[in-house]
Amino acid sequence: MEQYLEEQLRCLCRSVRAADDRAVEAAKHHWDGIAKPLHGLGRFEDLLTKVAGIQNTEDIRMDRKAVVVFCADNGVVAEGVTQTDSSVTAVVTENFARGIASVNRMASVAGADVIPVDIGVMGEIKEPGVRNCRIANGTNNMRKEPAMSREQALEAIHTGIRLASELKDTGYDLLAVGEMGIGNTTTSSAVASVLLQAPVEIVTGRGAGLSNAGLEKKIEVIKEAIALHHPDPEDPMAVLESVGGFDIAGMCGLMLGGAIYRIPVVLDGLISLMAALLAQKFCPLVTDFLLPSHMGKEPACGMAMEKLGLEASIYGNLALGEGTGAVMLFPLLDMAEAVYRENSTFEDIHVGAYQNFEEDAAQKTAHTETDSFEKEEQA
Ligand SMILES: O=C(O)c1ccc[n+]([C@@H]2O[C@H](COP(=O)([O-])O)[C@@H](O)[C@H]2O)c1
Ligand SMILES: Cc1cc2nc[nH]c2cc1C
Repeated sequence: MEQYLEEQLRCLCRSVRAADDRAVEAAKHHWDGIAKPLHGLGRFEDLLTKVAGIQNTEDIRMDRKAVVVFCADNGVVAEGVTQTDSSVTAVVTENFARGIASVNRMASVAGADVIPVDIGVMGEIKEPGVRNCRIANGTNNMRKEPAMSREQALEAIHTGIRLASELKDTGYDLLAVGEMGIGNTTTSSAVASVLLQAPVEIVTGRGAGLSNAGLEKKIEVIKEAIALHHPDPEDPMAVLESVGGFDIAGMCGLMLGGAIYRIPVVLDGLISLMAALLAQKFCPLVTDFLLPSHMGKEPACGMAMEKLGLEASIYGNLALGEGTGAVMLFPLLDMAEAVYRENSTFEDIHVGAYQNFEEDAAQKTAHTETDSFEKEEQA
């Protein structure tokens, strides 16, 4: 079974095709014809152009949106790395289905659906609105043993891939990823330390809230887990199995599914960035299908964003999870789309189009950087 799932994953990853260059060029051309300063909407123009490349058309569609919230528990919570205990995961998971969690409030403003998925919660879930895709009742304690088996990791990834396929077929144009899981900033910081090859102290933050002593304990536990398993940073399966979580694996799958079935996936905070780094190891083209939203408060977010070659548009010091930061991007995308679709063009208002001097600007920036580097060298 394990070998079959692994081979199937490899096959699916190989089927991914790059963004459509023709649609990208057509979208850029369309932006440049709109009556406004060239590239005046900055990164928001780039995001919509990226959507064109994913959807293979400059006639982009972002009407139906959903945030898929992967909920799971983490065995490492037994080590005292969090302020609340694991029972909170089940409570908040049920609240997603009841429509009363933070992400529900925000999604309702943005006109998006919330799809809660139990991919490995420990407690009982009674709400029928939660999708039951549970792999196990939480992971093992990574400080003592691998967080999950290889087969479980593969099952969780395939769950995410299948969800992307199903949601694309249902008619969604845009997906966001979210998560809920007490302890998942501990697993994510461990993944960050391994994949970014950075010291645990540098990549570890306070998660949902920790004292100085709590943070020290969290750092120690992560160090011990990494020392126990020594996962190869080039082997995403090994990293997931040893120090990952079912939520991270499911999110990684949804991102891979976005690339396979060509549906854009909006990233959220730390946990989603770790899933994206893993997805990039499985399939380097995946980043063409990911839309960054915000730069989270956790210290590893900036490093991960850089490694992914992505740039955030929202700098809000967010650390809520649930997909809230991703959902925050939705109305901004809608505003950019209104300009893209409905604004008058230079031709409509009988004004000559602006010439594009971006190459000049890029050259100038490069020169200035070289000049200041030379000055520094001389000093
Ligand atoms: O998305 C983030 O960057 C983020 C940063 C800090 C906390 N969280 C949320 O808080 C929970 C994890 O925090 P902790 O301290 O239990 O590891 C989890 O449910 C996440 O959704 C999320
Ligand atoms: C109440 C609560 C809601 C959350 N949402 C994401 N992480 C969370 C952690 C807590 C404790």
